[in-house]
Amino acid sequence: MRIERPTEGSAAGATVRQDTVLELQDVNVSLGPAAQVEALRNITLTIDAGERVALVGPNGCGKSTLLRTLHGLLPIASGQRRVPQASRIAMLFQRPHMLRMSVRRNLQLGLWLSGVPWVQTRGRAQQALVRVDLVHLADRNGRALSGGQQQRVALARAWALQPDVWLLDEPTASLDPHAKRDVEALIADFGDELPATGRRPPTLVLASHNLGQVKRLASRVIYLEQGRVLADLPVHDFFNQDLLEQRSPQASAFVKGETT
Ligand SMILES: Nc1ncnc2c1ncn2[C@@H]1O[C@H](COP(=O)(O)OP(=O)(O)OP(=O)(O)O)[C@@H](O)[C@H]1O
Repeated sequence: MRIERPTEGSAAGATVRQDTVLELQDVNVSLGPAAQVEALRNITLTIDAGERVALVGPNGCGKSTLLRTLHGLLPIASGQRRVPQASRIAMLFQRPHMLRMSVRRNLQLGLWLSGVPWVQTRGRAQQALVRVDLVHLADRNGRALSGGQQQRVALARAWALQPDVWLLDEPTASLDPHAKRDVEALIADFGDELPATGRRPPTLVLASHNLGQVKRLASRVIYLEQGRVLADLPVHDFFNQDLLEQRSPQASAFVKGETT
């Protein structure tokens, strides 16, 4: 639910959303050694607690850059990024990074690096392994697991920190259909699960090339092209061809191209 309240001292009618978790205001990001690639152009968006936002668009449109910008990992050339409330943000990549050590140690180290005292890490790692059903692989080398298993470990590593915001960069793109289903089911579950420490439902922001997955996981779809947002719609509107055609012919052409 979106709660709006007047901003103190603001112009009449101006509002801030009480449950906003991430906000970009007119953000530009340039990449490359001489900052010659304008990867994001004039992006303004607000993401509220509990939203499930999919980022879609052709290769190179800026999905990964937008996720990394939302996380605060990239310098912003101009504009503003705001995280109005203290939020724990977790990010998952297409290919998870596993250290050459046991799965359990991978999880313990992730927790410790995030500030959890070492003595607590073993118990928390065990809980996370139970949650993703990987207890039987706890002592295996993380690098020796299949891609799907590694992604489940990466999900467990993030889940152990109970994030408020999940940023997911094509988390199933390199997986076989079976592993894809498992990982997608976990993401859906985590999206429904209230963090143990939190009062707000978790927020998902997912970059995906898989429109079926977008329909299954997202409540809102943002379409990007050449670093610009060309459509930002509730998922039902985005997949309504007539409406999308009116709102954004480019997004409509993209969806038609992907589904034919
Ligand atoms: N390190 C970099 N240096 C220079 N340009 C970059 C760098 N990383 C990305 N880019 C460029 O920035 C633009 C946006 O890239 P980005 O990876 O965000 O797109 P994407 O939508 O995630 O692509 P894909 O769907 O292929 O994963 C592209 O033109 C890309 O070539």
